[in-house]
Amino acid sequence: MVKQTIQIFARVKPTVRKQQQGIYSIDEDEKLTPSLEIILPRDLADGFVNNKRESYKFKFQRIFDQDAKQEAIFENIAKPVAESVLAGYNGTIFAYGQTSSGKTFTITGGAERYSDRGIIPRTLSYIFEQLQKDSSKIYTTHISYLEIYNECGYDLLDPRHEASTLEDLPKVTVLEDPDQNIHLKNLSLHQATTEEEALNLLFLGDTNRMIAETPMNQASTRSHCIFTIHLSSKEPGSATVRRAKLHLVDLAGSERVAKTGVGGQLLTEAKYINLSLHYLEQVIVALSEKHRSHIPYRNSMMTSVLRDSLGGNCMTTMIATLSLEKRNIDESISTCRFAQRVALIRNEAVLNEEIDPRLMILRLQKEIQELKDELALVTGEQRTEALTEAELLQLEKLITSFLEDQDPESKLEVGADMRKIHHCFHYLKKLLTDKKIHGPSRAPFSEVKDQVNQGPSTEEEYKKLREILQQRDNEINILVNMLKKEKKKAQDALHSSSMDRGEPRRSQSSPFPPGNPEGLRTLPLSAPTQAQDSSVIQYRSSLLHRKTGVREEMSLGRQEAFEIFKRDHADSVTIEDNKQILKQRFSEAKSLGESINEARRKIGRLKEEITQRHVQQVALDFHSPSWLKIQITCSRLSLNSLPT
Ligand SMILES: Nc1ncnc2c1ncn2[C@@H]1O[C@H](COP(=O)(O)OP(=O)(O)OP(=O)(O)O)[C@@H](O)[C@H]1O
Repeated sequence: MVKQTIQIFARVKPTVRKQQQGIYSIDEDEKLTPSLEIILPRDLADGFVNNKRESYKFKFQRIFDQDAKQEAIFENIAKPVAESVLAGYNGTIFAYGQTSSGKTFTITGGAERYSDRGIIPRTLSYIFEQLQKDSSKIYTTHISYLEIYNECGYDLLDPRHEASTLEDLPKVTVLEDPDQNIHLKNLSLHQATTEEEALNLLFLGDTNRMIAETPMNQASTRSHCIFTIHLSSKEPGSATVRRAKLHLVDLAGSERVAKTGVGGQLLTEAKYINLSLHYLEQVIVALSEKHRSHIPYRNSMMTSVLRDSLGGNCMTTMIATLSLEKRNIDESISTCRFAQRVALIRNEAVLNEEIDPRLMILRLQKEIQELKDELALVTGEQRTEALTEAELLQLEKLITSFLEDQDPESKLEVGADMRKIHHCFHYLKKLLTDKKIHGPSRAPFSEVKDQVNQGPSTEEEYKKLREILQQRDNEINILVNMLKKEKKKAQDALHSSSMDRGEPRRSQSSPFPPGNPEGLRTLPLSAPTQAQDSSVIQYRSSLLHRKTGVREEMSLGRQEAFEIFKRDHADSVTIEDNKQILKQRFSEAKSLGESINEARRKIGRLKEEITQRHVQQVALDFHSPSWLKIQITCSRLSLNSLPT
């Protein structure tokens, strides 16, 4: 919410005669709140002793003197309001001043030069430029144009009517709902998607306004005109819509009836105009007074329409247009006084957000469906109709994206529909079966399924290994027990025989050789040596240790058992035979190697001999005939080709 008093600005219309300039001065020194001083020229008709005040000072947010350009007016007054409208707040800019003080020139602009464009076309230009720049929201713009003449509203944008008089235009009436919101019946809203379309609407409205002028009605002078830009914005996918309105108001001339000096129809008009401006003043006085509970908005159509702009949800700005000529001094002072009162009014602008009804309906429909599904689940009610193709496809997409999601916390949300839940399970099962048949590369989420498959297979492997280990341990224990019995028997036999001889004796038949109290030699071992056996045992032990991850040391009892195991193994005879064959082959290979070495040595000796002969031959070369050289060369070549 933005709390702000109505901002007031003054604009002085260029005067025709230069000498008129001396009747006012602008004090820009007071930077924050510049002041306009209106000096009353001394009237000799009042006599030399004159108690009348000679000057009046009024403070404004800013004062634009005669040379102020339209662009400066837009930049300083209208642009900030347009920005707040783009942000979602309501805005109003109204021009107040006597006839011909420059209200229409300021709000709509002059027709002669492009640079004379007023606040309305410049604001439209600015708004559409901003909308184009901002792609984060979806904007919709509508335009309405209302004229209030003699307390009657007319729709200036109705395309069905070719207006020749104001009465030809559709009449707009004010309706108020129980929440005191104002609705304008018969006021058409026209969508404008571009600046050009909006400007065309402005042109249509202004043309209707001119055509509808009665000979008595000097158009803008006696009517109030409200050009409104309705802007709604929404973020894509969001149900929240922001709506804001910008009223650009060109009020009727504020001169007093007494001064107009008119009668007949013009007097009636003047009374209406004065009445509506009088009511506007009443509203403003009421609003500027603290603790006033009743604000007389309903007294006139104009105050009803601008209800929100005055003391309500709106950022409001007033431009006091002044024609500071001597004959207009009183009117100018009156305009400035009015502005000072307006400056006291505090508005509270809020963001106008509402939920898009269409999206709201869709959201509620979805919620109803979800609740129905939940209810069916809780009451056990079965839904029998099959899921549609589209539903199945959507479910499968959901499952795939769920499986591919790296986030372990992600959830598969399918609602409370049992049919969907069942389908999810079936689909997952199918994916897992496919993976088992075709391997991991076939599935799009192989990683996930790998994890699923890896766990149990490792577990199984461990279990099997443990079982084998347990089995082996049992076998070993049995064998060790058997061995112990054998040992005991042998010891007993030894003991009894030594007892017979009367001396201790180590016999060839003794099952236990020295250095081996466990009596391993007594076993008919088929392995070549004990050293080789123990290395095999160590290797196997380390293999087992590596496979199972269980720390295990091979005890002596286990070594014994291992020897027995080797001996009794079905393949032990074959292994032994193979060993013999290998031994035989080894000795053959050894003797072959020796004969090869002998041949090499012979070749070496022959080579040495040849080299010696070669040297001798070189010495004879000087005296030998050429046929001998050829012969020697031939013999060299044949020698070189001998194997080394
Ligand atoms: N700042 C300005 N610079 C140049 N010309 C101006 C300026 N203000 C007003 N005028 C001219 O003065 C004349 C009267 O101005 P305008 O019609 O805007 O007054 P008004 O206050 O709207 O009068 P009415 O109450 O009759 O509607 C027009 O011809 C307009 O072009």
